[in-house]
Amino acid sequence: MKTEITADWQNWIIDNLARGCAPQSLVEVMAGKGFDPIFANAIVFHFSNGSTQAVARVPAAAYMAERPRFPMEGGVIQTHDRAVRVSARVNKPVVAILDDVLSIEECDELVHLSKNKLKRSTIVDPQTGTEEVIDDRSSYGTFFTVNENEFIARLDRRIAEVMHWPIENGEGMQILNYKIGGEYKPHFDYFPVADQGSQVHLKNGGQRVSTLVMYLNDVDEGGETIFPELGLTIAPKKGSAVYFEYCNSQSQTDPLTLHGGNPVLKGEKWIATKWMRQGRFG
Ligand SMILES: O=C(O)CCC(=O)C(=O)O
Ligand SMILES: [Fe+2]
Repeated sequence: MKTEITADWQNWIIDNLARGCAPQSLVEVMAGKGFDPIFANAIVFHFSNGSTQAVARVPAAAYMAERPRFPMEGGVIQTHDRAVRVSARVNKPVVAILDDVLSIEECDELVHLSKNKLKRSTIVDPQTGTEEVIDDRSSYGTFFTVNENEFIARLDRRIAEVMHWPIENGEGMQILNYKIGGEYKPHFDYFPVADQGSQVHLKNGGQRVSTLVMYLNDVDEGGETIFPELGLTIAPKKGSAVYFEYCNSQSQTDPLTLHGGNPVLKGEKWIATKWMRQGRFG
């Protein structure tokens, strides 16, 4: 039984107490996660004890960058059916802007295939792990299962080659459509381990390790992808994409990959997102 606590767990306690959760309920969750109940009780009450002041969050262990999965030199990634061009890179965290990932026709086909099956997008509730509609993510979406048909299979294969990660580790490609005002507030794509709701997602394929956001149209105004910690802004360009990675071999996740989608000001925005997992997904 665990009698030591990581920074992530300390922050989980602090955040949940601040949210008004009963200390006893936190102790029960921790006991269920293998903590010694007496230890859990002591630590939770240590943070809750009469203090009305906000408790400072603890800095989590620094992310240890490892050798990137993505090639950090060369201007072209030759996939089985298409040459993808690398137009810009950031080293830490690894971010790459890519051109010609999809042809104009492929972008149009993805939009066409998705149009009739769009649903309001959801996010994972950090406590329960269930999918919830929230205002932070005002977009409409749908997805294709991996290798759903010949067209999708060809793209899935190409995307895996670009991301330098096995096709079996990918989640099904997700399509999002933002209308005017639609945005995705800054977030992490990985599942924070200290969130209750992450556990159910981590069971299938493990942590997310990397993301490819592909732009399916040119947005008239707004809709940029932003990385607030990096001061990086990427304007959508039809057929182009942004790649980034954020999980190392120790399952540490990199908070510098905080990112979001700016509100669409004019026109609409269509993207296809591929998330890769540590292991086989599905
Ligand atoms: O809309 C964007 O530019 C970002 C999308 C995104 O962050 C995601 O799909 O996870
Ligand atoms: Fe994201």
